[in-house]
Amino acid sequence: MIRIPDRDRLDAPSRLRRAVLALGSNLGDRGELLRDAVAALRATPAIEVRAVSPVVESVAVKPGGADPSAPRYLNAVVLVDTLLDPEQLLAEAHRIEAEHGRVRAERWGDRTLDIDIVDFAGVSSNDPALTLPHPRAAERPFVLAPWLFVDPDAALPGAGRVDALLAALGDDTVTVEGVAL
Ligand SMILES: Nc1ncnc2c1ncn2[C@@H]1O[C@H](COP(=O)(O)OP(=O)(O)OP(=O)(O)O)[C@@H](O)[C@H]1O
Ligand SMILES: Nc1nc2c(c(=O)[nH]1)N=C(CO)CN2
Repeated sequence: MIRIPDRDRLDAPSRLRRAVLALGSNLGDRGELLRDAVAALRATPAIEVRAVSPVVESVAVKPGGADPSAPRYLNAVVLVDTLLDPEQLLAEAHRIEAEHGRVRAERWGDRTLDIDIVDFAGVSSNDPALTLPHPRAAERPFVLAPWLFVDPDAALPGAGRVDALLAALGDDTVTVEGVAL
C-alpha cells in the first residue's frame, strides 16, 4: 500500500517528483551497461535525469556476505524528476533492465543491470512489490557513497542523513572509478 505524504496529494499526477535511483552491474561490459541505462532513462518520456553520480566499484555482497569470488560491481546513483507514479517508474526500471539482458534467478544473483528505487519523494510503502524507501539502502555503501556525490545534503527518509549513515557503516570498500556515464 502506497502512502503519499500530505504535501504530495493535491496535484500529484501533474507535477514532477524527485526519485533516487540506484544502478548496479556485475556482468558484461558493466560501464557500458550503466551508460546505456542512463541513456534509456533520459529517453523515457516523463523522466528528467537531473544528476548522475560518479561510478563506484565494490565487492559483490551476497546473502552470506561479501563474496570476493563473484564479479565485482559497478554502481551509480541517478537523480530524476518524474511525472510517473512510483509503480510506473518501477515498471520503466524493469523494462530497461530487461532490455539489457537482466535475468532474475537467485537472490542477489549476478546481473547485467539492476535499477532500484531508493527513494520516491518521501513516499512510504511496505508493499513487497515496491517498498519505499528501499529497505536495504541504509546499509549499502555502494548506494550511499555515490548518492552523497550528487547530493551532499541527501537524507534517506526514516533513516537520516546519508553522510551520517555512510560514516556509521565505517566502510571503505567502495572505490571511485574513472568511468563517465
Ligand atoms: N524500492 C524498490 N526498488 C526496486 N525494486 C523493488 C523495490 N521494492 C521492492 N522491489 C521489488 O523487488 C523485486 C526484486 O528486485 P530485484 O531482483 O532487483 O532485487 P535485488 O536487486 O536482487 O535485491 P534488493 O532488493 O536487495 O536490491 C522486484 O521485482 C520489485 O518488485
Ligand atoms: N557490491 C554490490 N553488491 C550487491 C549489489 C550491488 O549493487 N553492489 N546489489 C545487490 C542486490 O541488489 C546485492 N549485492
